[in-house]
Amino acid sequence: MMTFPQLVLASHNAGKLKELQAMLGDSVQLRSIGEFSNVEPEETGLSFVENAILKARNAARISGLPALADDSGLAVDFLGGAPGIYSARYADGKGDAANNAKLLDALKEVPQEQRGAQFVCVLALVRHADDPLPILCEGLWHGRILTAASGEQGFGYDPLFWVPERDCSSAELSPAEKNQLSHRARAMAILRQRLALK
Ligand SMILES: O=c1nc[nH]c2c1ncn2[C@H]1C[C@H](O)[C@@H](COP(=O)(O)OP(=O)(O)OP(=O)(O)O)O1
Ligand SMILES: [Mg+2]
Repeated sequence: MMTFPQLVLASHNAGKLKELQAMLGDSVQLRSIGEFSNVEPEETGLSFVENAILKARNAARISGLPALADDSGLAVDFLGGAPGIYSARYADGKGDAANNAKLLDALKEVPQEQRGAQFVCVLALVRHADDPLPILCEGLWHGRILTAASGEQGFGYDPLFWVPERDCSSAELSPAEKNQLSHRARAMAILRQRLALK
């Protein structure tokens, strides 16, 4: 069994830190990479996997700690899987509100049945910066893109993501509920098994 009393989370996204720490519980203390550096690495990969590994290695190098990275995004069927790995940069770095507005606009007049989408999450854990065998876990969450934002919880595209299991947006779920259903929760469930965390 592998134990990591401390892991650095290779993310500058406070929403991810909160969710991942809640899922991990007390057994692992997640420290934000923000404690060590404010410089965000350029996400030059062409896949969630490549970007997750790149972020994990960078954080391990900077912190000297084992590192966990989360690369995630929203793949919209009608847009051929866009914004995908470019989800955070969809509206050219103008932030969540601009990303959501751009997505609503791109799907204007698109009927319900063509508004399918998946949240994708890849978690990568490296024991050290040059780890030749990163642990990789992925999770998907299927839903639909709403025609207007709804809800205040969560972050990112949550107000636009309709959750079939609950018939509401993911921003209307309680944090505990989102953490049981989400793409991130599914990836984390696999990681916990791989680490033999109970
Ligand atoms: O549960 C989620 N609920 C709503 N939106 C979400 C979720 N999970 C990912 N997303 C969106 C946010 C961002 O637009 C992109 C992730 O981009 P991504 O590069 O992985 O993260 P980020 O730049 O926010 O932080 P960092 O790279 O420092 O981890 O997908
Ligand atoms: Mg990012």
